[in-house]
Amino acid sequence: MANENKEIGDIVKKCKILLLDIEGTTTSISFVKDKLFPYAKENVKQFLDSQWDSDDVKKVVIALRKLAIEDQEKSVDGVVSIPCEDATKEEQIEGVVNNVKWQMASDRKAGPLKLLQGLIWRQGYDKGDIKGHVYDDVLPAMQQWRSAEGKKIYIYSSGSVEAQKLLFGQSIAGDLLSHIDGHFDTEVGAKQEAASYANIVEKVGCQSEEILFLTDIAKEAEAARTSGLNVVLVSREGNSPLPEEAAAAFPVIHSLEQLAATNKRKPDPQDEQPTKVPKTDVEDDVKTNTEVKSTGEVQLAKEVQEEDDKPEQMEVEETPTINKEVKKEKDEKSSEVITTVEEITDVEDICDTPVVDIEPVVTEDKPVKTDIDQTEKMDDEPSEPVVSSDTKEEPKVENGNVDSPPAEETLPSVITEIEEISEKQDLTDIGEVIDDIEPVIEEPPATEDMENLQNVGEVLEKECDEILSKVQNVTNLDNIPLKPLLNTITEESMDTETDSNVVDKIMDTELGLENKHSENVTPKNTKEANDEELEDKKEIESKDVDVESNPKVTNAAPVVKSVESNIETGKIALSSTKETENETATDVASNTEITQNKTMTEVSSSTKDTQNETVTDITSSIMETQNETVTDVVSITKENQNETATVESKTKEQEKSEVLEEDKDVEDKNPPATEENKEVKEEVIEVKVKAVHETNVNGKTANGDVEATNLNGDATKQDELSSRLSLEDIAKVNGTNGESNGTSNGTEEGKGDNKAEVEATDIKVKSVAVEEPHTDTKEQPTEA
Ligand SMILES: CSCCC(=O)C(=O)COP(=O)(O)O
Ligand SMILES: [Mg+2]
Repeated sequence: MANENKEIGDIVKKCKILLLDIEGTTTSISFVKDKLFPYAKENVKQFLDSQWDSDDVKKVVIALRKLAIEDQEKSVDGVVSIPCEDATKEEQIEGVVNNVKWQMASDRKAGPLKLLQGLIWRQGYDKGDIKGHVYDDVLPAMQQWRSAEGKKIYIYSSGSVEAQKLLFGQSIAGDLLSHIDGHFDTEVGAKQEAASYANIVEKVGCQSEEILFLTDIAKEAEAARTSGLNVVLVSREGNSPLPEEAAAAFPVIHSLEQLAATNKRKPDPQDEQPTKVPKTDVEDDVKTNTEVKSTGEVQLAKEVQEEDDKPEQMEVEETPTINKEVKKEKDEKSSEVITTVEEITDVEDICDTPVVDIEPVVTEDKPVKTDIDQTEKMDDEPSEPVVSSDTKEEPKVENGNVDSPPAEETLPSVITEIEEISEKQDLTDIGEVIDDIEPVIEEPPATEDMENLQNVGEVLEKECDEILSKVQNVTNLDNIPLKPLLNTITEESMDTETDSNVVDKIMDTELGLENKHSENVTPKNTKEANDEELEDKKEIESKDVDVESNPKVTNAAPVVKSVESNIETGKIALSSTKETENETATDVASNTEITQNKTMTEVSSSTKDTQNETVTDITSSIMETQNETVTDVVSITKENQNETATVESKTKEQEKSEVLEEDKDVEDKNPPATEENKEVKEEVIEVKVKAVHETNVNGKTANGDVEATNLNGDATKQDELSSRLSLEDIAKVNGTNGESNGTSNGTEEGKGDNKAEVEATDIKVKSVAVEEPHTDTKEQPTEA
């Protein structure tokens, strides 16, 4: 069997022309015997009666009469004569009908009989009473051979060319004439005569071995082989059994698919056209049956029709080779799909198959009909055109029982399903990942941080309290015996001055100088400033201040010494405070990663004690002005003390004389003090003027609001001075010198704090000194 198939394949491969028999090969024998022949017998008389005067009928009647005469001459058994032309029409028609029936009864293949049959069947086709039968494999084979393999297809049948064209032109598979290159009938000779095939070879214009003849009759096969043609016997269901000799001598097939499916090949350029286009009797018939078209027109019409009928997967013969390759590859894919589908034909298999494993199922909607069914259908449905299932219906792709687009369009759909499933799987994985992540993000870290912040705030608050207490000890005049000293001086002055207060005078002097210098904020050189200060000094001296009566004035130097000593103590305390502050800051920085501002804000908000903030700020300011502060405190303290002494020395001459006398007493008791007192007196005035000047300049420049605030309103001098000092403290909190100490949030609260004001008032000398510029002490020496 394998060798036979290989032999068939090799035969088909080398052949360029297919020569096809009809009855028993492309068409069932039953269709001919049970449909066509009976139709001819039943309609022959009616046809002759109606068409007696037609040329076709006249020619046929002449041919039949001639054949009958020959049969009589040959003494053929059972021969039926036909009356001559002199007989009546009815006599002649009766003779023709009886002769035809006699021939048909013996299944004669005589040409005149086949011509009349063809004329009669044409009526049946035209009326729709007949549909030509072809096996299902006919059209695909024709397509494959002709379009894919570039072969030519010819028909050689005992039936007339007209009958052939009727059958294929109006077949149950549609009009197949476009797939047929030509027709041969008994005009070229009897099918069982070798000469007939030689004629065909000549007519086709090719080599005999290039033709493959397919027939169901062994004698025809032998005749064709005799003429050198390749022959394959066709054994259809319903055919007469093949003789054993013939079956052994020739390859036998049961379907044309055996030739078409196993012999796909790329058309050879030499296959384009036969070397000679044969003009066959079929073409003559085509002219007759297609209303007189030239051979070229017929060929062109065939090509056009062929193009229209070509399935998409088929390539065109004239298509360039590269496109053919692509299409061929496409066809191979389709074949692969079909092959796969054939493996899954059981519905249960499909149902049991996972979705992702389901292959696209391609089925061809092929009608499965028996010859009897077809014959009956032709009888029952004579006029409805039958659409070829092979050409008009696309192969169906089925997924289970659902109709789907063709296989090539369905493949992506399957892939899409797989992708969707993959996406769902991905979502599941993502959900799992999320589940894994959620516990990680469930615990917000804010609570712990807030607790840490609170702890830090509490620690800072405690530390601030400690710093506060330390700073209070430092800045409190109760600890620095400056206030008692000043109070002592003031009280003693007030005791001696009934109409004037020494402190008020000092304030007046300071405010006066400040008012004056506030009008000129532009820094001046030292000489100019000194000149102006000297004028101020003169004005101060010109005032009628009765302080000389104060016996303590002459002892100002020892007092200053005492103040210096106490301030020195404060200096040490301040240094200690600075260290503490630095340590605190370090602790704060090390205990929390929160930014400094945030931390300080937390501390400030949690620490509602304004005093703490104020003192803290003051402490920071003290840190910034470390050396200058202490020095200036001493300087200004001395300054005020000495100014007091200076003012006191500028009393009435009478008092002055008394003072001089007292001075003498003092000199006698303590001569260096007198000398020192004189120097202090002069230097203190000078320094005081400078200090006040610089204070105003600095305050105006760095924080102009301070002076404006101080100079506005009707507050008493004491209040103004207190207010100024308080505001100066606040200014220090705000960073008078333009430096932020990080505690600005406590400024507003510090303004309204009486305790802070009282203390600021108490330390007014210190506060004033704090505002002293500390950038260049050389240019502004504080010699005191
Ligand atoms: C269309 S031809 C009808 C069948 C017919 O008349 C006939 O003789 C068939 O002979 P074949 O050579 O085709 O077997
Ligand atoms: Mg046959």
